[in-house]
Amino acid sequence: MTDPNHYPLLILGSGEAGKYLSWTLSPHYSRVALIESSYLGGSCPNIACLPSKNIIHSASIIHEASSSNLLASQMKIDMQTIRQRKRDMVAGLQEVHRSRFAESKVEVIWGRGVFVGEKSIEVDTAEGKRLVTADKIVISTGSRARIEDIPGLKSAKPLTHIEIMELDIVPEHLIILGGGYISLEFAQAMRRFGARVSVVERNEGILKNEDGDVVVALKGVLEGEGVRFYTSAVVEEVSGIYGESVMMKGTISGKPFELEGSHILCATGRVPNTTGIGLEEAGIQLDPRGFINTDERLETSSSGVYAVGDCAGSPQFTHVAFDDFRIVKDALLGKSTIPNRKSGRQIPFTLFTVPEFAHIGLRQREAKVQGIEYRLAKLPMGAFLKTRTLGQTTGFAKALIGDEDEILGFTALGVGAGELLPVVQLCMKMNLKYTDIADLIITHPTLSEGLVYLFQKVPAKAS
Ligand SMILES: Cc1cc2nc3c(=O)[nH]c(=O)nc-3n(C[C@H](O)[C@H](O)[C@H](O)COP(=O)(O)OP(=O)(O)OC[C@H]3O[C@@H](n4cnc5c(N)ncnc54)[C@H](O)[C@@H]3O)c2cc1C
Ligand SMILES: NC(=O)c1ccc[n+]([C@@H]2O[C@H](COP(=O)([O-])OP(=O)(O)OC[C@H]3O[C@@H](n4cnc5c(N)ncnc54)[C@H](O)[C@@H]3O)[C@@H](O)[C@H]2O)c1
Repeated sequence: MTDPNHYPLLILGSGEAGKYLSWTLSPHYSRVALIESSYLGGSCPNIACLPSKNIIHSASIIHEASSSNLLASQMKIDMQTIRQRKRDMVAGLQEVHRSRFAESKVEVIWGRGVFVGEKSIEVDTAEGKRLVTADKIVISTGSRARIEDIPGLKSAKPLTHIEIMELDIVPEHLIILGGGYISLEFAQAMRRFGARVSVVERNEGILKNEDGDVVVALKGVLEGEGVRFYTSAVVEEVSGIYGESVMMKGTISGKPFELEGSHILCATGRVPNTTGIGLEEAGIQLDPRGFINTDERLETSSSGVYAVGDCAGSPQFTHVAFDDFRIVKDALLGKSTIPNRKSGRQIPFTLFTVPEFAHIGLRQREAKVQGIEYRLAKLPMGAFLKTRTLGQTTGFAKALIGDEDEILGFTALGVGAGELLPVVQLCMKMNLKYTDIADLIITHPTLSEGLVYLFQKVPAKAS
């Protein structure tokens, strides 16, 4: 008799890699179960990437219309309709996920799962506690917003990315703690809806890993739209409560500062969902920052238990979690010669401000630190002729070229910049030369066509 509480494969958390593993491996295992506490399909479709881009798009429509001089009178912003548009999209995505789970015959167990021993998890379901065991387990529990331990911050009830997307009003003055990805995307959108927006960042500048030319240009665009930046800031105390009045006190470059606003958004990074879920009991080791330790194939210190996505310390992007799925799928299908592994993979990303900022490979600042020689091609976005038709010529693209004419790195700050990455990525992955792109016939006028002009600008090798 089969034990109904034992599964050949069990997935904890339905994030990007977890859900794809369950759907894809279901035909290969006699039974697969997936435990999920709140968001079927994980953060991306419910509370992170896709809903935030939906809101950003609404903000862009408003910005385009109001800055085009095509409107006879001023628009009234209706945040309830903007939120409903986002909710409708999320509801549609949830339906897609429900159908996909039903079709795949994966058993979804609703409730929070906690390891109570090696390969055994207790789930707190609506019907009571249920103990399930498995031969193989994949942990895909993701991460959550970090709320800094600043006196008064927690009691001021700050917003995270979840609550800000549920607002039905435009905040009068939104103070954003942190100047990274989440901050900049929401700063611009909320400013475009009409909020006063102040970004408070502890580092000297925003986006600390990026090249100076990108940071200066992007900050300039956001400042031009009215976003205010307070960098080198140490926040010492917060008082008040959100929605009414909040006060932030601290120092900027050592001098006292005070900022009063109506709402605070915490965008100060993520903490992995790895505490309080019994990982120690299951022999699963964490690194000093709390992420699950894994080997190249994402297997944890407990044999047969894998970890994927944000909780495993993979770069925090949905597309990387998807690649984690590919790695673990191959491992679980017993493919012994696996080209896929977690180190040395391409990690492209796009920041969805307007203009977008997209990057892959080596940065100029990294090349300098590592003493890597390169030739630089750089072109203003206005030379990508399609941007002229859109009236969005802000930004630039640049490429770092190595000795063998290989592309070492590529950056674009401009309209649709994220869509330029794949052509360059493929060229890098296949070890092609930059001339392979420069010699392509690319449709005119598309944004990608600008890549031809960019790579034609690569300086000749020094003789
Ligand atoms: C506002 C925002 C915007 C973003 N935008 C982008 C973007 O544009 N592009 C991009 O690539 N990345 C973006 N990211 C990052 C991206 O969302 C994450 O890297 C990605 O969602 C991580 O996926 P995951 O599978 O690791 O975890 P998640 O998608 O968070 O999935 C984890 C799941 O596990 C469940 N869970 C957790 N603990 C338990 C438990 N004990 N028992 C049962 N279930 C549990 C959770 O409910 C959740 O459903 C954004 C993130 C945020 C916050
Ligand atoms: N477009 C995208 O792909 C996208 C969009 C949003 C989020 N994400 C992912 O989600 C991750 C998390 O985003 P995030 O913006 O929360 O983190 P982040 O790491 O991008 O930025 C956090 C910022 O907060 C600052 N900070 C931390 N503590 C502070 C304090 N006490 N006072 C002032 N500043 C402080 C940090 O210096 C940093 O600049 C990102 O790293 C990214 O991987 C991706």
